[in-house]
Amino acid sequence: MGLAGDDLRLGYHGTLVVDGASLGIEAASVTALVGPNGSGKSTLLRALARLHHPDGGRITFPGGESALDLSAKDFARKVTLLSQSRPTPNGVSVRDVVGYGRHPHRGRWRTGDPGGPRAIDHAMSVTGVTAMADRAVDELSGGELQRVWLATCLAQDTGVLLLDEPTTFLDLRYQVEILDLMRELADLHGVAVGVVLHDLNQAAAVADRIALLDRGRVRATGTPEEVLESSALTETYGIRIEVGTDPATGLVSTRPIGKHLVGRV
Ligand SMILES: Nc1ncnc2c1ncn2[C@@H]1O[C@H](COP(=O)(O)OP(=O)(O)OP(=O)(O)O)[C@@H](O)[C@H]1O
Repeated sequence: MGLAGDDLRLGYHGTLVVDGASLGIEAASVTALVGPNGSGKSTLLRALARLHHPDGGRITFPGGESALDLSAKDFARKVTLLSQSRPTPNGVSVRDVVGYGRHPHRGRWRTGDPGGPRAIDHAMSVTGVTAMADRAVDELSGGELQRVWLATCLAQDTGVLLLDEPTTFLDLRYQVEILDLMRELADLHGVAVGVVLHDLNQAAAVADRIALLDRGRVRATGTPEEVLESSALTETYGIRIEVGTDPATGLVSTRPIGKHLVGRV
């Protein structure tokens, strides 16, 4: 399983904000989308999740089947998106919200999903929300809620998992655990993970491939070493960004140089 957008043109009210973007989210692999605010990352991810209708281009599964031709339920069995904001339901328990993820697997009368309870328990366990299963979601902190929504996506058990800034609101432990989880899903379960990240060092650490967006276009795609290059990043973000190698991990590492650092580095 995987998903590819080809030559996508995406806009709002007749104004294009993504123009001719192509991006592949491959099976058993983590693809990170990075780029400045407003460069079109969320719009592109939402289009891949069929939440934003393209003005042009194609979205296909491997083999060429168009994602836009599937029924909503069939699509939801294959692709899920953890979006940046979702309305928080009032008075609904964590377990029930995670259960929403099973909707494409259920029959018309919420029946016929023998794997449901196990998938829900597993999703709650790996996101660390089991202890709050009976609490109402509107009582949770931002980070706890983020993990509940992630569990909902995991319970959906799709081959393509799209995540829009999943580490926002999370403390250091859960940021790292979500990165670990992405790698585990790709490496052990063959999931195609597409993730928007602002932290370039997190992207370098977790991703097999990175796509750098710049004003609605994919400026570069490739391995972290290929894409995280000082002059391209400096031009794209409009601030000096130095690139080196982390001596401890051997991973590519980036450092934006603000005025407060001039003279110190
Ligand atoms: N609902 C909307 N109506 C009109 N324009 C929008 C809407 N949502 C986004 N845009 C515009 O589309 C462009 C791309 O926005 P998008 O949210 O995809 O960028 P992004 O790269 O995800 O940004 P960020 O890093 O700030 O989340 C921006 O110029 C934004 O102002």
